[in-house]
Amino acid sequence: MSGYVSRYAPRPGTIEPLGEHGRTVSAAATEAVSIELRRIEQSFGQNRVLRGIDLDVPAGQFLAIVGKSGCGKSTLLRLLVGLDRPTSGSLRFADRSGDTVEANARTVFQEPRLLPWARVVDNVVVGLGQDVDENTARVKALMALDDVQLSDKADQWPARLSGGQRQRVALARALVSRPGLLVFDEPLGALDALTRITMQQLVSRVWRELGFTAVLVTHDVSEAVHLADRVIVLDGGKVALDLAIPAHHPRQHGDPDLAVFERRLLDAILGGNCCELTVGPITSIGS
Ligand SMILES: Nc1ncnc2c1ncn2[C@@H]1O[C@H](COP(=O)(O)OP(=O)(O)OP(=O)(O)O)[C@@H](O)[C@H]1O
Repeated sequence: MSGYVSRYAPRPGTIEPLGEHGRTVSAAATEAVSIELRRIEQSFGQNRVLRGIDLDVPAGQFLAIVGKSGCGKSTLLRLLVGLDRPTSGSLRFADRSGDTVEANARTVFQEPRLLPWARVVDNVVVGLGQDVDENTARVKALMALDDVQLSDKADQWPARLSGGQRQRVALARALVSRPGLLVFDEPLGALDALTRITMQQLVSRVWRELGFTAVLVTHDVSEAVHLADRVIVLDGGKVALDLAIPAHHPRQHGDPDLAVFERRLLDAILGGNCCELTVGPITSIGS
């Protein structure tokens, strides 16, 4: 690894301002995917889980999906990454590379799902698929490990890592192919509170730097508000609330302005018959 220079060291000319909520995207940015869902229905037998979802996710947005257990968050996520097809309705993905969503989307799950018999760097190489020569694959994997500040563990075995470090390897494996869409399915749910905060900061930073479109499913409204540009609440198979979070990045835990959004989301999730509630995006804190 000698001679390997961190991409976080300032290099003139490689960072250009995006000018939105404090986000900057590096020259190594991904081809972010935009998503359009129209009248999406998903049923399992008699169980109508999604009931006419309309949703536009612009390229580069960080969208969080929250809602009660069983409201269909993971079902929607599986549709977004092409793992399932809807019962009816249409999904459209667009990026400049012209790749299919299956080729250009990666998922980070709650369990890191690492191969115990492969060293850390080789676990990251797995994220590249088959068509990359060995040297290039290793260089890319080391870059992805640098993204998650784990270059020094490249030759370590997964069993020797902490839970948070394993989840960082899983994130590096997802980032290594520079996906245009990165989907997080409760990725931090198994971590202790402090490691979780560190991981949130990391996820926020790689999203701001690499520019991919992100979709996060979480039970934690504080996490959603800390990371996302926009949070939707699912209830009764519909989008019960669609809330913009127009706060600057990076965001601080304990910020009272963010607490306003958290309260609004909790009201929508816990406040009874919220599938009938339709609230447009708000544009300023406290409105
Ligand atoms: N493959 C499947 N076959 C049958 N039913 C399914 C399938 N996948 C999901 N469901 C049902 O769809 C509903 C929504 O499940 P889903 O996992 O999307 O909810 P969720 O909001 O992600 O829940 P949680 O927060 O508990 O993870 C549940 O009633 C579940 O039993």
